[in-house]
Amino acid sequence: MERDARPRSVTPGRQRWDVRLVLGRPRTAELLAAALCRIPGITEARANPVTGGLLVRHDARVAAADVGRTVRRAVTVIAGDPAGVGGRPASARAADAPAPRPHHAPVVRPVLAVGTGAAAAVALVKGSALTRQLVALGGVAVATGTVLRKAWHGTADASPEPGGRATSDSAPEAAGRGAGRHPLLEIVGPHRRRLSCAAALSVACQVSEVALGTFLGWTGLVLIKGQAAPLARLGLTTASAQLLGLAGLVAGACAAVAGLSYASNLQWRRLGQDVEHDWRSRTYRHVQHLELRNLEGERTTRVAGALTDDVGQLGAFFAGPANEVLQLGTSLALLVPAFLLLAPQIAWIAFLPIPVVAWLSLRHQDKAAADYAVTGERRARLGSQVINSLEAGATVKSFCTEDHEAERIDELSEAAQESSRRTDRSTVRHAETVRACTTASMAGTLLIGGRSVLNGTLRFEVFSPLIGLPQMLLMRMSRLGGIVDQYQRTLASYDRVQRLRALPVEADGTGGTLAADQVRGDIVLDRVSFAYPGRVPALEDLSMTIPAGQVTALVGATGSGKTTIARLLMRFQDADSGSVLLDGRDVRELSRHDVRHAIGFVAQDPFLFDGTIADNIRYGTFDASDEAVVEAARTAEAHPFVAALPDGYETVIGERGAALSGGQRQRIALARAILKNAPVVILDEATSAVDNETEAAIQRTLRGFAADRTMLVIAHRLSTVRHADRIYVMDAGGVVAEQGTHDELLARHGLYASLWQLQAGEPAA
Ligand SMILES: Nc1ncnc2c1ncn2[C@@H]1O[C@H](COP(=O)(O)OP(=O)(O)OP(=O)(O)O)[C@@H](O)[C@H]1O
Repeated sequence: MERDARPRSVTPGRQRWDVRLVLGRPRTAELLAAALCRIPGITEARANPVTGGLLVRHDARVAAADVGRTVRRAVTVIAGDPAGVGGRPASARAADAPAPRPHHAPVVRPVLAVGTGAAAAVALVKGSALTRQLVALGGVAVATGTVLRKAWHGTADASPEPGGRATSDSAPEAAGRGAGRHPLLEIVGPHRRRLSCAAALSVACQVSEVALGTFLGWTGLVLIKGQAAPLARLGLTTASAQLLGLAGLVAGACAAVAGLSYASNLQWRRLGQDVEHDWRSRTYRHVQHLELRNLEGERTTRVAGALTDDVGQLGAFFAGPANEVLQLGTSLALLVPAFLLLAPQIAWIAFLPIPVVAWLSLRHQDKAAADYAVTGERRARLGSQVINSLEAGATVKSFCTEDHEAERIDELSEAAQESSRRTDRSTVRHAETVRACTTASMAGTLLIGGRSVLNGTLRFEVFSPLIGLPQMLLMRMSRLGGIVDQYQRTLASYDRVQRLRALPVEADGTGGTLAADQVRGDIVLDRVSFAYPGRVPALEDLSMTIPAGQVTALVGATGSGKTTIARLLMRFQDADSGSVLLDGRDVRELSRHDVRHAIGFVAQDPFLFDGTIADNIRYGTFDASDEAVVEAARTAEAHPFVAALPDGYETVIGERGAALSGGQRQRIALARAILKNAPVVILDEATSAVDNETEAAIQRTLRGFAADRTMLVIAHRLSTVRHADRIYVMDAGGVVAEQGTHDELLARHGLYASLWQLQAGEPAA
């Protein structure tokens, strides 16, 4: 199996593999990724069916070598038994150690098959005509069963295990659901009433369609034979009376089909929307309470994907394919008994195309899925290149590379076009093959049924209305592959959403509450150590005090842990050892919300929302008056530039405040923190992008604001912090190199003094 999975690169916490098994097989790729994601310690697994690449991220709980072994084992299990016939989905078994081999009954099945085959052969040779036809029908049924069973096993692979890891982690709400229930019922959740209503309407619609087909068959009968017996029994004895009656029946059936189809489609679509909305709001609520590490960096894209694409898929299944499954099931439930009861001699030929069409449809879907994956990948590459090129407009123009960019887009567009053409060819071919099969079956039914009518074994009155009905079934059967595909996608999406909902939410403290207006603002870090997952420690045995009512500054080397200290204070992260105390109380024991209410924080890269300037300053202090907003803006030196804008505070600033300069954005963020009026304020490079003059003005106004609160100022520009009561100079590895006031530090002629000399151009005194 070594040749099927080869490591490409292994770095701490991340491995890339080449897995031939997934090349051109999107389902296998999903299966492998799902299997690996179930393993504790593996935080992400993505397999690409186009490149055959596998990306695995893991945390410190698993060693790199163990991840390697797990990847190989998962590939072996999935390669050995992709259908998961061992009872449990292969994805689940691949996650076990060691994966058990599926247990078959090795002798019973072949013996049964040979026995049944022999009996069928005897019946075909020696039996009556009817026996032969029934045996043929049995063959059709077995073939249909085999194809459907294969489709079912395919779907079982994608099915998340009830009560599996996806639902058993720490999120109590998620863990409580799903014990033993089918995922589709889980997805429908509280909307079962609408599901029942939609299902009832679909069944009624199918019954009406079959009735309509029957009435049309009777019409033919009246025209050919002069009368249809069932109508005669209803008292319509003459041909013209029967035609009139049939006109009424056909019109009624048409109206019923149209009305019921409209109502059922509407109900299914509403169900889809309800499901989507419900899952999105519940999941988003959960996501908002996740630990910050799960919402940062690359993870944001995946979380957003789950909240849009995956949740959309859950709804889309009910808006479309669920209805199709029900229609298919109802057609089968009506037509098979009808043929068996009324015309068993032609049932086998009428239904012969069913396994063929089902098999063709599944095969087409398998092939199309690989093609769609390639097309999707190429289109995504094209899309991202278009955005990149447009965003890089100034760079492109400055290097005069417009033609180079256009050529790149041309190449990618051609590649996308080429794979789309392949997909289109196979889709059209499939549609035509299905059409040929249904036409052939119609011809076969006419010939064999007609012969039975001629030799008197089947009455024309019975045969005529049945002729057209199987076509309806076959057309639905041709969608089987698409339905199975949608079902698999839905289960995979459900699995991903459940995994997201099982991520731990932020644990709250146990030591009681903290009222923001009673906080003095005394902060102590006592022998604090902290490392981001898979990284060397950012802080090591760090102790410092940030006294209440004073301005404390953190300066020093980039990556020395300054922002990390702020994050520990905000409880975005908790210390691995040691403690962070606020007014003598360990912040881990306090409610996160209480701690955050007590701290005004301006991050290094503050986020502004798409909206007006006033909305952004008011964010978090929603009931602040207009006067308070303006006052905060004045303190942050934002008022002069805001007042100069044509729409003033009502100016819309676009996504992430794109319509403002960096320095303007920082001043809006500063005003927002000032308006919060918290007893502790942390400014992390809050004025790094403003000019020296404006910064000096901000410092003057901030002095009054800082008078009765604790300020922690993080800055690279030493002029920002020279008036601080105490300055900590941080060095690589999260340790304090020096501390003191500006003058004390200059007098030491150490790290700070040399930094000052570099920045100010003045030698230390
Ligand atoms: N989210 C994160 N995940 C992993 N490592 C991180 C993360 N954030 C910071 N680090 C690492 O932790 C160390 C300390 O980072 P931190 O942001 O606290 O430094 P800093 O002193 O604020 O740097 P700068 O002055 O450049 O802002 C760095 O080595 C950084 O790479």
